Amino acid sequence: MLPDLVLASSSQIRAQLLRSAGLSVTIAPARVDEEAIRQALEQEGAKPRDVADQLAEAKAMKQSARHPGALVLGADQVLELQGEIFAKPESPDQAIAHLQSLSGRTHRLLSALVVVQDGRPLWRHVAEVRLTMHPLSDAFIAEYVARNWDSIRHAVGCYKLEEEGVRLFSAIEGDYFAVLGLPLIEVLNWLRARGELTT
Ligand SMILES: Nc1nc2c(ncn2[C@H]2C[C@H](O)[C@@H](COP(=O)(O)OP(=O)(O)OP(=O)(O)O)O2)c(=O)[nH]1
Repeated sequence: MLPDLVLASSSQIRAQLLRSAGLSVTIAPARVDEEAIRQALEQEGAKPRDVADQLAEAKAMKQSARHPGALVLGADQVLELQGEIFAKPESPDQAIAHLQSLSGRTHRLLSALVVVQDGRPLWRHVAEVRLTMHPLSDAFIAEYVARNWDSIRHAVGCYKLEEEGVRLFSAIEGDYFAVLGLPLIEVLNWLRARGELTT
């Protein structure tokens, strides 16, 4: 019997990855004030990976209270460039500015997962991926954003690796699934180790 997972996320790709792996997933987005949590953590000097981990835990905790007994998966992805954390773009112009900053440089994506059951964190993982972007012309960036805005607006890095975004990169060091937003192999390994999954 596959476990009933509660995914405390509004991310379509996270639900898709888990369901494509054959898991039954209940979607329960956790509305936490990410900006307030992020700012408080950054003021305490938290590293980007701790910000991602704490946000993932906050989302899982919130939905765990509403789903007694369930395994609740919280996730968060943080983009870091030279110490600066980028949030998701709120407009095409902001996406253009983000990509101009990322162009020709290596940034990190930190994808955090936390599993909580009855208010108790059971497992956590933060995957780190280093992505090196080609130098992009302003003209290309403008055309790319115009073509892809409806899709990339939901992606923290203003790209989707499984779509045209893959063209932006000269090198990616780390796990493909972690770029999409969910370190899938690691969470499947954990579920298997718990006897929740058989192979
Ligand atoms: N399909 C796709 N999505 C991506 C890619 N890179 C990043 N993302 C998405 C995954 C997440 O949905 C989003 C990262 O933002 P967050 O971690 O804040 O999650 P989101 O706000 O989507 O949902 P949540 O806060 O969990 O309710 O960016 C990619 O290459 N492909």
